[in-house]
Amino acid sequence: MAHFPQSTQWETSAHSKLLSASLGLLSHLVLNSGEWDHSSHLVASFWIITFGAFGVAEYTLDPNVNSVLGALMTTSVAAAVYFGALLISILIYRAFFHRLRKFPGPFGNRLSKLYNLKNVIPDFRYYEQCEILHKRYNSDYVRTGPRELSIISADAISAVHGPLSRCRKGPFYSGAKHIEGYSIHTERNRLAHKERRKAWDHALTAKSLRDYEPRLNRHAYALMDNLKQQSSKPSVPISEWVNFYSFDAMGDIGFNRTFGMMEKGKEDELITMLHASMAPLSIMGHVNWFGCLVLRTIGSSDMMEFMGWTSKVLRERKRIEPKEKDIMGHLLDPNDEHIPLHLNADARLLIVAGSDTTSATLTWLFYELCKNPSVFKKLQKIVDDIAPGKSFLDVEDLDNCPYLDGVVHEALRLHPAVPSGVQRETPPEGITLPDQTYIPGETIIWMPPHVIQRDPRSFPSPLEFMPERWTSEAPEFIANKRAFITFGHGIYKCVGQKLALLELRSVTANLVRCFDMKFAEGTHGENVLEKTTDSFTIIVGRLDVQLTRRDL
Ligand code: HEM
Repeated sequence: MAHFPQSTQWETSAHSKLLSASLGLLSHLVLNSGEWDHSSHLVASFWIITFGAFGVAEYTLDPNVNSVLGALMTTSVAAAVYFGALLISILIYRAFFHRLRKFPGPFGNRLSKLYNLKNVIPDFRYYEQCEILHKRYNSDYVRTGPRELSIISADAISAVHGPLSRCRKGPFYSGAKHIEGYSIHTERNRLAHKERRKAWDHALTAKSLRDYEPRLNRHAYALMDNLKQQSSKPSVPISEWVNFYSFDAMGDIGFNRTFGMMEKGKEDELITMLHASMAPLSIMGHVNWFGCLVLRTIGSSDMMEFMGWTSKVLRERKRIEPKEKDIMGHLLDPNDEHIPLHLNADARLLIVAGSDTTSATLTWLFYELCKNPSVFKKLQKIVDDIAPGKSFLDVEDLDNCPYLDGVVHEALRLHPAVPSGVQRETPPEGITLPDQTYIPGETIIWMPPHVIQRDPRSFPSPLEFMPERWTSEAPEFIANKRAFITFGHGIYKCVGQKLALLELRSVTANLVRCFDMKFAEGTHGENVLEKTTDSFTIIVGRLDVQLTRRDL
């Protein structure tokens, strides 16, 4: 009987294509059994190390391999068979056997999220493509990725997002761990989130908001003052000015520190950097494993610099006892010298969540008012009658003005600042929706507010900017109020909703009272329509208007 030396046993196994293919299939099983989206750097490192070690073993143990090139060739063949088997197994499974195979959608979406990127990349307004997909398949359910669905049934909102829902935040949120630790927004652990949410809720109660009101008034007043100076010009970039306002106000209410953007009349460099760091989210948010690889290899210098700034601001803020209360005062622990990393993430969140959202909504609101002069005139007449004789309306003057609220809600409905929605994942046992559709376990769900809030089943004449539907004048134009999810729904719902509404009311009412407004000569708001992009929160295109001062 022949005796095989050790090296020949190695040779036999190394050259076995069957073994390589079997390992490829086994890897598919392993990859299919857990959440690897944000461990793609570890998986890639594992493969590089394993095939590197394989090559070295080939060179040293295989008697037929006499050169580095020879070892490289054998390793390449083994890798090709391994990855080929892995890929074919993944594609066949996803295309024909996957638990979501019964849901309609483009065939390419079954195979990879990369295919769905073609809906993102042309203009970075994925939410519009979602609307097209739902119309094309004439369905409330569209498969937008191998294990992902887009759902637009308003009846499903509670089951997916409601306080009693068994769905959890999806892997999208774990992206934060590569850079900054988890903010309250990216915290996926329910209990940890609940604990942190208490402090945030406290920071934004009705009583706390009253503490911030004088500052909201000051910033809105400063905005009107600046716009009065601008109004002699034929064209005013109102989108930029409301952006300055919202960042200055948020810095002040957030940390007692203004960015001084309104004073300088230009965007602070830090904010430019922050926006630059958010732009890749429009792609990486869709393909999490790719985002993870990029962040772990190239990193994000803009983000790191911004994090450095927030950390410095937090340290400085902790040393002082400000004269006016701020949100960070509720979040910082006075008995702890140390500032935990997650507060740094919260500070960044505060600026992004609190400013971009409000300024984008204001820009869209003014776009709609220019497009609908009769609504503008009606609103102007109504706010003229509030506190006559006062040149500036304080936040508290606007507590009870249903038509103003209607205007604000219409802007929020038609142009939600998080238009593609937020990601949820079903529990392992799946969920059954009210229409009896069963959504299998570990399915990623997006429910895009942009589409849901333009659905005639919930909002008849959905594309009409109709503030009256929110008042007693035309309530029949709201068939299902639960479909209004601009601020989210359930336990992760926007904690800053009331603050946002105060800001939106205050700026809108004062601007409409101080000025007549129309699109700048030769424009009709086309930049807002064409240049707006979606980086989780919306980055709105520029809106130029003509302002004419009114005698009050
Ligand atoms: C028009 C204005 C705003 C809109 C449309 C908006 C929208 C949203 C949405 C949809 C979420 C849920 C995110 C998710 O589940 O992933 C959210 C969460 C959040 N928002 Fe807002 N937001 C606005 C203004 C603000 C303001 C002014 C603040 C300032 C404090 C703020 C702070 C937050 C925070 C801290 C969260 C995370 C809450 C949590 O996870 O418990 N937002 N917002």
